[in-house]
Order: sequence, then structure tokens, then C-alpha cells
Amino acid sequence: MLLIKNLRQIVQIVDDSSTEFLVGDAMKGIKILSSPECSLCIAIRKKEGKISFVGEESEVGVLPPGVEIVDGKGGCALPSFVDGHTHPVFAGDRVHEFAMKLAGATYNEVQAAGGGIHFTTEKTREASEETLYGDLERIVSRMIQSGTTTIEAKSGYGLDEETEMKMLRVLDRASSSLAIEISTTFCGAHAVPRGSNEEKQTELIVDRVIPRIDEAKKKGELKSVENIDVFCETGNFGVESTERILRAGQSIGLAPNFHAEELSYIGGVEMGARIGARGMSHLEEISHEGIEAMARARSAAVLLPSTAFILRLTPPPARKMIERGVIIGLGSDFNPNAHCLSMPMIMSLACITMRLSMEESLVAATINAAYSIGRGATHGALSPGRQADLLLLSSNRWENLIYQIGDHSHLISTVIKRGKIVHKRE
Ligand SMILES: N=CN[C@@H](CCC(=O)O)C(=O)O
Ligand SMILES: [Zn+2]
Repeated sequence: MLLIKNLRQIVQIVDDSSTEFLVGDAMKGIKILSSPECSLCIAIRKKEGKISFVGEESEVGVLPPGVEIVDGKGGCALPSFVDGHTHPVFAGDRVHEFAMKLAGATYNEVQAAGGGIHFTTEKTREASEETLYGDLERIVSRMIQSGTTTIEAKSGYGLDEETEMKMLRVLDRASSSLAIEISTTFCGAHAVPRGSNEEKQTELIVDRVIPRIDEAKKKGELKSVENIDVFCETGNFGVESTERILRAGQSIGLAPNFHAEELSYIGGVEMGARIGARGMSHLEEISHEGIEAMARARSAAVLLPSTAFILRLTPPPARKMIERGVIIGLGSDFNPNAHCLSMPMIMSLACITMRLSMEESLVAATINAAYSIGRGATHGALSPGRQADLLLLSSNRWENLIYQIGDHSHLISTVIKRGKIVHKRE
């Protein structure tokens, strides 16, 4: 057993192991235990990596011999973050494009000039599997230090059969070897590659790559591939092709979780809700009907504040979505365009640019993001029976993590994944 004691605050979010998400006003009413005497504790069954008790130390009961003690030193415990949208496998950076964008070029203009996803695709095709894995390992270790222990992670910088499979293998290996948990997403429709067109790329994905993924999964390879994604956007994939690809993914058991209404409104959300997509991301240009459809379909809106901030897009109508009962999650969208992997930073941006409260922002970065990858009942909250994924802060109020913008490294002292310490600040 692992016992974390001397805690002043425990931010549980919810205290049961059945709630899968929070919506509307419930996002503000999160469960927080406080003790000015710092007498709170969390007990973890290390073998199973699950929480067995949360509360007053005097109530924990008899401790087994050999219990490992972690001193919370009067700080706070909260669930570690679930990053609902990342593109962490790629080669080469795009720092030169950042300068172009600052000078006024739009995302589409950069891409049309041969940059953007096309530039990264070229570099990723050239890179070896080992190089991509080594880079991912370094990125993952920075994610963990920032308090993230579960990510959704996409392929999508190959766009051809071999490179997409290479990216999926890299993610799959990482999911079984690294300390972070990965819900892998096949995103072969991230862009139409040079020399092809929307129809040909759709056919390649539906007729060749998806069957190959299916075969690999049946053989017990690519165990972590769970989701299917498309960049549903003008100039990339229209609603019809998107639906075809998502349905092909669904036919082999993948959950649709895709990019929709980022730069223009084309009705992707209404289609996504109709086919039962588990999540949709970006949504800057979502329609009123789209919001209602997402709320009805219980499809998570994974909002990406760093991308809207960097590209100077009008942020999505998060307040309206919350009012209408949409499940709001957050993601870093870590990629060569939006080079930010810190979920504390993402929460700060969500509060400032999308007007979320700190509680709403934390819910979106934990239990609701977990829901968007099918883990709402097991991750993203600190209650008995849930997975012991948490972080300790050297601060007596958890809100400091959001308030002290971009300065999480001195606050996060320990990160625990499935009951094991995976980061401890020196
Ligand atoms: N919008 C599409 N995909 C990524 C950007 C990928 C890239 O520019 O490399 C996103 O979610 O922001
Ligand atoms: Zn993305």
C-alpha cells in the first residue's frame, strides 16, 4: 500500500466511481476536502494501482505492514491531467512558421505555401522509427512533469500507408513502455497529401490502411489504437468523406474523435453527433444546432485554447456550450503548430480566453477529457475504486496551478500514475 498523508486539500472532483463526466452547473460544484490541520490522506493499493481510501487519516483503518508513506507536506492532491488531444509524434520543428504567423500569415496560407502539415509530413516520412520514438520519449517525460498521465495521441504526419503505420507502431510501443497512458488515434486524414486529392486519400484510408490496422489489432499488435480522426475542414476533408472514413473506423471498433469546425463551419459537428462520435475538437465555428446536437449525443467537445490563441482565432463559444449541457474537455493540441504540452497552461488559457472558471477548467482537463477517450468512470477523479493517477502540489490552494500562469514546475512536486511515483521534483 502507498499512503499519502499530511494533505491540506484533496480535490476529488467526484467521490464515486460511476460518474463519467460533469456538465452545466455541476462543473462548478466539484468535491474538495479541506483540513487546516493537514490531516487528510489518500491510500492506494499499489498492486492494482487503484485508490482505496480518501479522507481523514484517523479513518483510514489498520495499515498493512510495509506501507510506503509519502509526505504531502501540507499541500494539495488532485487528479493528474488527461490531455484530450495531442499530435506528439513528428519530426522537425516549425519555428520558422511561427515568425510568418506573427507577421500575419494565416494557418491556411502557411499550408498553401507548402508549410504546415505538409512540411512536418515530409520530415516525418524521412525519420526512422527509432528517432521518432526517442523524440516521443522526451516529450512524454515533459508531459509527465507538467502533471499529465494520460493522453489521446494521433498519427497523421505520414498520410501514406507506411508512415502512418510507422507512427502507430511508435505510439503503441510508447503506450506499453512509457509511464504515460496513451489512447492512440489513427489520423491518416489529417490532410490531403501533395500529389493526391480528397477522394484518393479517402479511398487509401478506407480500402487499405483501415483494413491493415484491423489485421494488426486482430493479431494483438497496435493494442492502443482506439480512435479514428479526420481533419473535417474546407480544403481538407468535407463532411461526406469524413463520415465515410469515420464509419469505416467504427466498423473495426474505433471511436470517432475528430477535428471539426475549426476554421470554417461546414456541418461536421451535426454529422458527428448523428453517427455517435465520442469527441470532437476545436469547434471555434460551431453552429447553434451543432451545440444542441452535441449535448443530445453526449459527444465531448474537446477545446484547444492554445491553438485558438496562437492562430488568433475567435475562441469557441464555451460558455454557451456549458449552458446548453455539452460535455467540455480540454486538450493541449501539442503539435508543431501549437507547441505547448502543459495542461496547467491550457487551463489558464481556457479560463482567460474562453471564460471558464477554474473549477470548470479543472473538470475539463480531468474527468471530462477522460470521458472523451472512454475513461470517464476510471480516470480523472480521486475516489475509491478509480485508477490512482494524481499529482501533489506544494501549495495550500490548488488554484495556484492555474493562477500562477505558466509556472507549474515549482508547484508540482510529485506525479503518480497507477499508484507509482513517475515524477518527483528534485
Ligand atoms: N487542425 C489540424 N491539426 C492540428 C494542426 C496540425 C499541424 O498544423 O501540424 C491541430 O489540431 O491544430
Ligand atoms: Zn489536432
